[in-house]
Amino acid sequence: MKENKIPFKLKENIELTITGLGSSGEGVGKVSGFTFFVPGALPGERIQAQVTLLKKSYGQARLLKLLVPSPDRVKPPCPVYAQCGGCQLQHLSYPAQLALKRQTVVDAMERIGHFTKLSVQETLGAEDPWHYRNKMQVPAAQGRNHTLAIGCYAQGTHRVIDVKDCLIQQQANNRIVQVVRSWMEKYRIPALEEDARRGIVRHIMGRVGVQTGEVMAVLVTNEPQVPHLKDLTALLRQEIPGFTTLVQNLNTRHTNVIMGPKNKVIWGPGVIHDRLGKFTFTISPHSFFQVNTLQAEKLYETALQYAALTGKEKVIDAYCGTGTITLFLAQKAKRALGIEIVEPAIRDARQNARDNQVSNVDFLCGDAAKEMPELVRQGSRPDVVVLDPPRAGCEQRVLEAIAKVRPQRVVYVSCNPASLARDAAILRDKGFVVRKVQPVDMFPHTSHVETVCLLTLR
Ligand SMILES: C[S@@+](CC[C@H](N)C(=O)[O-])C[C@H]1O[C@@H](n2cnc3c(N)ncnc32)[C@H](O)[C@@H]1O
Repeated sequence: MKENKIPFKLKENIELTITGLGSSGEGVGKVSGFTFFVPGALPGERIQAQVTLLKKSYGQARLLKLLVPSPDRVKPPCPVYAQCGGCQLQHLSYPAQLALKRQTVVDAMERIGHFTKLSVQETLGAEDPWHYRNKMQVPAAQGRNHTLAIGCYAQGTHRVIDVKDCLIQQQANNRIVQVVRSWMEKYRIPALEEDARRGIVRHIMGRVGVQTGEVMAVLVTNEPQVPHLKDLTALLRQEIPGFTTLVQNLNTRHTNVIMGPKNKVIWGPGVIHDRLGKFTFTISPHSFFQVNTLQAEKLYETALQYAALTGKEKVIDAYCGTGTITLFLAQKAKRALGIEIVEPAIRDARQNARDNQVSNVDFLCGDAAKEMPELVRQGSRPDVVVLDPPRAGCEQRVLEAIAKVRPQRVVYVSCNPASLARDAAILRDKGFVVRKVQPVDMFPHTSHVETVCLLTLR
């Protein structure tokens, strides 16, 4: 048998040039044809690294020394950047992040979809790439020496480290953590001791209506009885402009799922509102809502523009979530149908349509892979299909159904360039042409990129 020998040893020092970034923002480069992933290294850099992991076809290495640093390298402003792992690109300047995200899309379309000479637009970036997240969920833990830590898990562990000011959270969310922390210290309210399953506060959650200024705090607790909640309400109201509501969520299970099923409203209406375009959405502790309100508007506006609706079209919005894109489409379509597999999301979608007095929409709860072929079988002939699937992309049956009905336009909204490239290539083989590709930066300082792609019939 031929031996497949890896020409490196663990702990060996290597020297390499980084040529790209991996899906988690780590630098990628080759030594003698063998691929290494190096966290913290940037494209264009010449580095020294130590081998930490060896697999058959790739390895991992720890950055030891920058021999030639990238001109786009910056000092990450967050003091816990290296431990937290929530951001992956803070060490790259924002303009370079945008260029890199565009290149990620270009590379995937070329490598996986075999698209050449595609014109991919510049990434639509955020005006302010900091303090954008409208939703926060942070763990609280009581350490062995009874010190309180609230912030994030140290990468790859269940140890909570303190984060005083998260640079990508809305400031109101950071203020919630500060207020809850001082309340816990003042009244000696214990956080969870994970091993002993003792304590009260497990997680602190914050949600902000970016366009309305409304703020919600949710205390996820391990016990139903929590003392001094009146004082906490008073403190939150005093310290946080726009503070709207405090909710307690009970989660007594030994699980990684953050919230339990039950909410108890401590003060206020138990919900907040935010706006996308001209629509207002009600957000409860459990509701799904895009975490970057301002960039979500850009994403949806791009999808709407690509749909090029005139008022006569029938539109299907597959994978519609709580129906936000469906409502955007309904503004300019004759009728829009949203399809979504999660029942509570469909309930929210129907409520969102009622609240916004949109009557030309319908919602169907089901698996797009079953519902799309069934709709085709029943004679449905949409003029435009919008797809916004999870990271894995569309099931083959969805793409086949689209090929059968031959809509004039397919607008594909994707959070994963690799599955977009694969699915766009399948649609190309079924007679569609990729016309436009627009990356949108929904999550600055992370390695994620969202893309809107327009395909039309050949
Ligand atoms: C990327 S999200 C898009 C949500 C929505 N378009 C938005 O912008 O808020 C993908 C959605 O697809 C839903 N989903 C996942 N698999 C599905 C399936 N097989 N059929 C229908 N919906 C599905 C998920 O529950 C989720 O709401």
